[in-house]
Amino acid sequence: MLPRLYAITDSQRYGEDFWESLRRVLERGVRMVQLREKALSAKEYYQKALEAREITREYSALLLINERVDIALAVGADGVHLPQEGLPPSCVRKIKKDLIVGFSAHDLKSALYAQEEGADFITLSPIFKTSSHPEREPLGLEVLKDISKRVSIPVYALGGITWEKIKLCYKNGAYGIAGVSLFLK
Ligand SMILES: Cc1ncc(COP(=O)(O)OP(=O)(O)O)c(N)n1
Ligand SMILES: Cc1nc(C(=O)O)sc1CCOP(=O)(O)O
Ligand SMILES: [Mg+2]
Repeated sequence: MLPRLYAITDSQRYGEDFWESLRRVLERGVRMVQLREKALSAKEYYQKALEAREITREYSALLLINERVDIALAVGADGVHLPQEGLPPSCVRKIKKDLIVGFSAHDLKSALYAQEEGADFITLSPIFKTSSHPEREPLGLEVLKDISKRVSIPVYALGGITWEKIKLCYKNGAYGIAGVSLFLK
């Protein structure tokens, strides 16, 4: 069964003490982490993934790597998290069947696509306004409720989620909660 809390890393938000920030997140009980580093070179991303694998293993936490299936395999990650325009989940299945495959969905069409392609779960975002993607209009709780009813795989609410809003997300069909800043506060 997948953990209900899903922390996504972000070097900008984690600051200089990236590893201390990640440890704090894990100390708070998060047991599923997505390493998501869009700005790094493949070499830097691989190095960071190796370290993230060591630390998450200390806490028996699941580690998913954003987009880079090759790096996920090379470091022994538990899974990969695919951007909406990334590789199809079915392609990852061909590479390694037992990887956990998450998918970033932003509407009903991409949520159904992810499910049909064999993703294990989706993040649906942005539910609320978020400074990490200020250009994106929030979907809102009604869309979360509708899409959660129309897909059978777990839906993690993501985007602008605060501790005060978590209960609302669960009430509107979320299986779990994903975020960056939520777990840093
Ligand atoms: C710089 C950049 N590239 C791609 C994306 C894709 O966004 P999304 O589909 O939400 O996938 P995630 O990378 O967020 O998992 C992006 N947000 N930024
Ligand atoms: C990684 C990511 N993707 C988003 C999207 O809408 O595609 S929002 C997001 C991070 C959201 O950060 P916070 O929990 O701090 O709002
Ligand atoms: Mg995203």
